[in-house]
Amino acid sequence: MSGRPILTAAETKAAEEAVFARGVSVFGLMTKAGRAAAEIAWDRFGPRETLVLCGPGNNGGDGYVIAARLRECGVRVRVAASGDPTTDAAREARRAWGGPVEVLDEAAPAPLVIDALFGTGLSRPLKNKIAEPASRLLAAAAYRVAVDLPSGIATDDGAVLTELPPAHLTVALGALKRAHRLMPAAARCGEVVVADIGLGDPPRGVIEIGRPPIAAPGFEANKYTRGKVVVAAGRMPGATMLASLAAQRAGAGYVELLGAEGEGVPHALVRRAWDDEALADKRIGAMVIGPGLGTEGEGRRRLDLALATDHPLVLDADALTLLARDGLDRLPARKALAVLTPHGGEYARLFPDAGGTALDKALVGARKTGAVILLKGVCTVVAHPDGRAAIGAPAPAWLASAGTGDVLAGILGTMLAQMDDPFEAAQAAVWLHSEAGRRAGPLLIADDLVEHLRGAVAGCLA
Ligand SMILES: NC(=O)C1=CN([C@@H]2O[C@H](COP(=O)(O)OP(=O)(O)OC[C@H]3O[C@@H](n4cnc5c(N)ncnc54)[C@H](OP(=O)(O)O)[C@@H]3O)[C@@H](O)[C@H]2O)[C@@H](O)CC1
Ligand SMILES: [K+]
Repeated sequence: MSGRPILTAAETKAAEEAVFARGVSVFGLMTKAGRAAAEIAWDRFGPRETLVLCGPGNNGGDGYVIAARLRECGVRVRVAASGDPTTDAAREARRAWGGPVEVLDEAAPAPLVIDALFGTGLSRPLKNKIAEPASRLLAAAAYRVAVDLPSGIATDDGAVLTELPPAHLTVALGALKRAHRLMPAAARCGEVVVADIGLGDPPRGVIEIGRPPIAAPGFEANKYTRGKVVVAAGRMPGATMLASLAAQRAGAGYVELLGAEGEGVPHALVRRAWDDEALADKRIGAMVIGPGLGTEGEGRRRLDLALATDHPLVLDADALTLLARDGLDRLPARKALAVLTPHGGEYARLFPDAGGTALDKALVGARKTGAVILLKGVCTVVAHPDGRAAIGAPAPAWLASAGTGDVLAGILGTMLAQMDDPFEAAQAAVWLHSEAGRRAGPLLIADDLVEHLRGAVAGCLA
């Protein structure tokens, strides 16, 4: 699985330096970036009257290139600048534009506004003399396109230093930056499209969660080779049922709901009364424990039994509450890695001292526990104790409803049972869950996700 890299400002600069070392000039790269951004904006919004807001640095330089390219395309385009360019490349871009440049706070609005005020070089909040006219012009636009990043946003931690009207489209130049995938900035970017400017092969320390390659079963497959997943039942049958159904529809060959009595639909789900011995089955590929488990007596005992096995574990919901209460020290000693799937509140109870971005938090949690952390959020983060991390694109907001976490836990159980690397398995689960949500659409409930998993998985078959 290889998602797109998500860079810091310093990593971006290093990647650009590597391009310059090959003989490309700053203005050459800026020209490529600006033209690519103009063409993406043109494709999306067509020949609308356009106002380009240009800042003093190379982001502003991109803006002049964009204006010139849109003019070539026959668009009625104006430029307004916060001041004179301060870099050689931006000065060259302004000369190449050659048209009038309005003063920012005197500029009239336009239906399409392109924000090329500040990109990765923003170092502090904007002063009012820039923020006020920028805000007025952006708010009056029907469509807002941000060049590289919406201005006012800190590249590396996704902080909003100055709040401006959010972009509808952000053209990320060369590669995604952290702010495109970290909240609160991610919610200000709108759709994010990466323009290829030939950045080469930037570092892949943090990647975006991409579509997982999933293989159809081979001729030799049997139900166990496709993964046996055990879901621990507890006090809330609905939650464990959702996790079990999701594990089935994600492709596990055998799903056992351990601790559930009786018969029911689907008949393919194996229900079995709780039996401690059942956990000794070597064919178990993964165990899901926590959804609907309960946080007292028997729930705690079942968690203790699960932690004492060598099975890959999904630890979710009530299991996380119990771990927060009883301590995390048993996790690093386990032979197989576990995956913990906290949402923000559960994370805070597990790691009350941790701060920073969701990425920082997931990495700290993974290091402290020796487990993979899947930190749920708008952009879910997956981190491995060895320092690898991946961030999901924003998931459909309709997923914010009861039971969707249980479905994720079930999908993850199957991915863990089928894949060798729990880091890859966690990413696959996040992607499939989000894709099922996208397919289910508005007003989804958790049960709908189960129905849409087949389509989501089918879309990943090689
Ligand atoms: N590097 C390359 O070759 C390529 C880069 N590309 C593009 O360049 C962008 C990065 O360019 P950049 O480094 O020039 O930074 P940028 O975002 O334009 O801002 C820096 C300027 O803003 C100023 N400034 C900062 N904060 C401020 C504030 N609050 N209020 C007022 N001023 C403030 C700061 O001044 P100073 O902090 O020194 O006072 C400086 O003058 C990148 O996002 C991409 O779009 C592409 O063209 C491809 C080639
Ligand atoms: K910008």
